[in-house]
Amino acid sequence: MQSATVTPTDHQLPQTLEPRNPGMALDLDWVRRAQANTSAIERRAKTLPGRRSVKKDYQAAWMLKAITCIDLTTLSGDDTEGRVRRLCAKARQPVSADILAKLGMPNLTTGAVCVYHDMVPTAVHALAGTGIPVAAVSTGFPAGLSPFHLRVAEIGESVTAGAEEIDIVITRRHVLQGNWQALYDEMKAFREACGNAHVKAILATGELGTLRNVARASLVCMMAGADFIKTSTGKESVNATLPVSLVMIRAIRDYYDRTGFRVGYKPAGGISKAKDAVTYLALMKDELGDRWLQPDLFRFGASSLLGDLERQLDHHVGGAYSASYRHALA
Ligand SMILES: O=C[C@H](O)COP(=O)(O)O
Repeated sequence: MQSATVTPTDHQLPQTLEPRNPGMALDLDWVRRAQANTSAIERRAKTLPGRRSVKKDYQAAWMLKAITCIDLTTLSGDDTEGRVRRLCAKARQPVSADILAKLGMPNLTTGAVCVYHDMVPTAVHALAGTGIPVAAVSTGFPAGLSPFHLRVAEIGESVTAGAEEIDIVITRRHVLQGNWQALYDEMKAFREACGNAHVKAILATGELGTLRNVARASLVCMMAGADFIKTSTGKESVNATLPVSLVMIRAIRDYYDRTGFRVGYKPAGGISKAKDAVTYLALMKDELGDRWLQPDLFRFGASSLLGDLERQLDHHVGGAYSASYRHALA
């Protein structure tokens, strides 16, 4: 595999490189035409892990690239201000100065820090002046079943508290019942409530039943103005998978071909190994091209991936694996 195009300037956060997806009218014909050939998708997904061998010289570049694309996440009922501050310190300096010096690299940061609404002020304060955005999970995360007006209000409160990115959860029922108009209206209202904050639509794909539903829900959310589509909350029993990713990435490609607007992709939940991160990056590069390897169009939603990436980088520069506890996050 070739090197990902990693240069020090890539580590800046190009949050505004791309014109925002304005959305479009709901095109039900297009939605109903969207299919997913499950056996072909699963066959292709099986060829991905392991097939790609990244040359040793490029391994560090791919891992650093992955780090710049992480939404460093803590979404636990027992989150505290202290834990969020430690997470933010890690987002500011995700890799030790020693490892970076050995790689001849300047400091880099993660793509964002992702927290519950309640922790937004703490994260905003801890990241002040860094340019690292705070992402808030709003809209009654993770089930998204609180009263609609409260979900919309929660978005407004997160934005007022300083969140620049909002991860909303869709109503799975709309998808399972094929009520595309309801999904479109909901997503459009969420997008409007976000104002200038970017909105990531969490589909909770593990609860959508079929890959065809995933393809259709992806399209509807993009038509309603989603800036990103995201697989999972991390709380479903099945979270990010390669088959689901293929379907969503291809929906993003179709949407781009038709409208000219690039929508971002965020696989989330259960991605904790460096080698899996590289597989996802390779998939983006293969299916969408290098432009989608930048943090304004690609993120990992992950709470523990950074630890393994740092450990692998440590091994890359030092030749030996360090204990996992040395790279614990919070
Ligand atoms: O959106 C991010 C996910 O909740 C993180 O899931 P994870 O804890 O399995 O990495």
